[in-house]
Amino acid sequence: MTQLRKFRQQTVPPWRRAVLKVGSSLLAADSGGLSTRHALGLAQFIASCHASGREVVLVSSGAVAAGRLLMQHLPEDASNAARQAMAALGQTQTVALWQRLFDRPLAQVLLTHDDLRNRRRYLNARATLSELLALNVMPVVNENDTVAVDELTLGDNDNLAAIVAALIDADMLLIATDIDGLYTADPRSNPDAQPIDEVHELTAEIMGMAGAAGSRVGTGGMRTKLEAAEKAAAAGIQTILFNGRDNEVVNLLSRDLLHGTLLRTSATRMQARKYWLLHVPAVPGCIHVDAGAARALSEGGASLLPKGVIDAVGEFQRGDMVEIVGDSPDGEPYVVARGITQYGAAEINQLARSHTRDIRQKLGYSYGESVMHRDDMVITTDSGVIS
Ligand SMILES: Nc1ncnc2c1ncn2[C@@H]1O[C@H](COP(=O)(O)OP(=O)(O)O)[C@@H](O)[C@H]1O
Ligand SMILES: N[C@@H](CCC(=O)OP(=O)(O)O)C(=O)O
Repeated sequence: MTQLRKFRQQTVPPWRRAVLKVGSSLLAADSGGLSTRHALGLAQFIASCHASGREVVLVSSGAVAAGRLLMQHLPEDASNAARQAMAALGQTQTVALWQRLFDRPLAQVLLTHDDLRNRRRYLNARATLSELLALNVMPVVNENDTVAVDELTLGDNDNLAAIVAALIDADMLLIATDIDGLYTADPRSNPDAQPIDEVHELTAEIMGMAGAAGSRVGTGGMRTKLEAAEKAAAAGIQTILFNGRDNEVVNLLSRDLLHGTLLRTSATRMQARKYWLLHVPAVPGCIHVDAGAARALSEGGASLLPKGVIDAVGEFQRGDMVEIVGDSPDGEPYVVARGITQYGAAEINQLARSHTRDIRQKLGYSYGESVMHRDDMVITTDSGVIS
């Protein structure tokens, strides 16, 4: 490839929790097999973020590429099952490679897009990931390639990374790849391609600049990276595309200096989440609460605890969008708030009026101490949303 035009240096907007997506092109050479060559710098970057109090969840590809080396006899046009077998084989290598580069424990998390479309599993994955972060363990996420095959390709970790970023309430999506950032066209086939330092809106024109993967091991190319940035932006998360093969770029990123593409978002994470909570349709049924709970939610910024619940009406499930209803002083029901419930209607009726500490004993399990967490809720008033 001819010498490409450089990206200018810019300052990274502040962030506190990020997903770092590392593509196969950084972990494996075209011939397959894993190498720590580029992973080392990225691991040092994560360690320096961690040392400055910022959290990073890693979404790492590389399983198929690693497996391919171990099963060299497999042809390029191997069947899906053979590629899935390669991924299963290679996944252990990928996690082992990362573990060698960290002095704190890592946890392997395998997810599918289907898992994250299912409300209950979405909540379960979120609870597990936040528990891992609280335990100071770094999750290493990959698609569960054993079960996820979309048409003829294995999964797409760029989009998965964006969904994980929204799931864990991240405020930054960092995509490390084998090219300096977004260009006006794929520079591998267009020597005149110009670097794009900053994107304010992912217009059709920008989306049209993205081409397919440039290497044999990469899968989605720039297209899936821009799709991921679009998903992240809708959730109020900014995205950075940078070259994970360039040690200097990675070092500078540790100092919040970027040579790459910054894709901004106009909404904050909280605004995007509240907007979503306000507009997703609620299922029929509601959680009926007493006056004390209604006050604690609307005035005190509290989560809804079982103690303040009178009963659940309808047949909703954990993960459904439901309304919380109180009784006005003249006995008229009114909607206090709406949000994602941690427990289904039948469970809430078992827990109504109970103390939080009795949840496990009453149900035999616990999804957490609140029936609805504050972050999953919007308070409604006559004039609209207030928090
Ligand atoms: N407009 C573009 N700007 C930059 N790179 C592009 C563009 N269109 C396509 N690409 C290709 O996308 C590749 C990165 O994607 P991919 O190979 O899937 O990597 P990864 O394994 O990191 O996901 C680049 O090497 C480049 O050839
Ligand atoms: N889950 C697959 C990778 C899927 C993928 O999106 O790859 P890449 O385009 O290199 O990020 C694997 O680990 O090989």
